[in-house]
Amino acid sequence: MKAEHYVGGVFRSDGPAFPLISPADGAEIGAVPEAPRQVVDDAVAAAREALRGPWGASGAEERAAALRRVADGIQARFEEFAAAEVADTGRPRAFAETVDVPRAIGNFRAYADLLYGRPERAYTTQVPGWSAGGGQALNYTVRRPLGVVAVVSPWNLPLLLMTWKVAPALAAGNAVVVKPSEETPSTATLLAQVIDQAGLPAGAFNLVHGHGPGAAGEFLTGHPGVDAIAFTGESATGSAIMRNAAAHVTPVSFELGGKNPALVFADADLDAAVDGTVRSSFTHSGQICLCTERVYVERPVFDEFVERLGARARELKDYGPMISAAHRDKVLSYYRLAREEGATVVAGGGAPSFGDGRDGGFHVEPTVLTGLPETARTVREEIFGPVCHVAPFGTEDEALRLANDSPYGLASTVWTRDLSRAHRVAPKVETGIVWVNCWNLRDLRTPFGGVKASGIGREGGEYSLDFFSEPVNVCIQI
Ligand SMILES: NC(=O)c1ccc[n+]([C@@H]2O[C@H](COP(=O)([O-])OP(=O)(O)OC[C@H]3O[C@@H](n4cnc5c(N)ncnc54)[C@H](O)[C@@H]3O)[C@@H](O)[C@H]2O)c1
Ligand SMILES: N/C(=C\C=C\C=O)C(=O)O
Repeated sequence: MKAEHYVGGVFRSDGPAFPLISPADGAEIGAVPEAPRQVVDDAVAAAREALRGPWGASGAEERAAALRRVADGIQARFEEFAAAEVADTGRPRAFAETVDVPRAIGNFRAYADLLYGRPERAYTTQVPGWSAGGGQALNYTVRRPLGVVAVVSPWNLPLLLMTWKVAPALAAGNAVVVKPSEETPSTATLLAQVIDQAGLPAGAFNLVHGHGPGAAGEFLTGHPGVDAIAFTGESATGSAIMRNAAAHVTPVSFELGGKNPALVFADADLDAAVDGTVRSSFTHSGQICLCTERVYVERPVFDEFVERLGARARELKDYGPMISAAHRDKVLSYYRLAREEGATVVAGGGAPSFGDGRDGGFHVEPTVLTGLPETARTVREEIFGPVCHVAPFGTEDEALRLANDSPYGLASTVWTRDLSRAHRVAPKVETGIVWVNCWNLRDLRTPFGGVKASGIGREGGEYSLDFFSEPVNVCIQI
């Protein structure tokens, strides 16, 4: 797969190439151009030019039709997108076919639908003027696109998360410059091809490849011509981007890291809670920001839960690799740290030996830990791998205190059959999303995002359109 930049409607490969490595077996599978600053400057300029041309003059209906053409284009090349995502990430094919590509199509369709019939203006009724001058006025509010939006996306759900920002940004009438992760450039390049084929005006969508610090990511997020930044990635990177963008007071929408808790009450359907926690801890080998890394179980069912979760972790066979050797080494360092901090390893705790080509890849074992204090680094720091720590609790209040004692606050799960408890506990969990007796069940119109170090702002439905546009009040003296 040859990754290319896409700037002002032109595919180009400026910049030194760096190798693209397969996480599945460590083989070199492609080359990626490292965009020099000039390419980023050209992309921002092309986006600005698009806003001065037909894209900036487009209406909601026209943009909705354009988004639908993009969705149709991805659908038409479904297998290519799935294969490219599998190649870049090593994930099981089924995940790409049931999550990544369908959600990318869904992201574009969701925002096209949201635009349909959406009032271009919101009106207030005639009110007596409250200003000192008094008088009658008609007020109405219009929404204006922010302008040039920088989208910087991560490697864990490359296509899903990039399109989760691109679709609403374009829907709101912005022009975008995307910088995908250096680890996963392929589906971004395919998306540029689809958008090119869909006939969006040159410069509406631009793509630059490269690294972050001191490279394309930093050039883009510190660019004076960028009007807003939509970023998904590590909390530390969010801080760096915020510092970089501060000089221009650039508004940001941040989807950052997490250390997501699960609360399993004794009255829960334990089969469902075990199944749900296997999914929430080990899907995509724990490389989803919503994954559970802390599990708190009410004491009467703690031993049974730990035993059953450990057994299920040991049974997992066709799990995918970490995205890179560096990330594999990071996760294994936390497995060593857990032992040093006194953990009991119920399952996993190392790297598997398959006896085949996968041994050249970056796999780690699905791991279940217990016995650590809440102060342990293993319990406080995001690992972003197939690992969770399980601890007991006595009362509901203790469960909430444990769940909320974290610098993060992205997502959580609560397992209980008690309806009153579900409605009492869920709003008190300090995360942006609380799933009750389920995990990662998504309605794209709901507010998605984290609190504390897990993010700034919400995306999803109107929340995204609100971030990607400015409300303007027009007040007409009557
Ligand atoms: N909250 C969410 O919705 C969500 C979703 C997915 C991943 N994540 C988080 O993302 C992390 C994993 O993804 P990752 O390793 O790609 O994150 P990362 O922060 O290392 O990189 C994300 C993107 O930012 C770029 N980047 C890195 N440093 C930069 C800088 N200084 N300036 C500008 N750009 C820079 C990278 O090139 C990449 O494109 C985990 O912490 C995970 O929790 C959060
Ligand atoms: N933003 C979303 C998922 C994020 C997953 C994090 O890895 C989504 O489902 O819309």
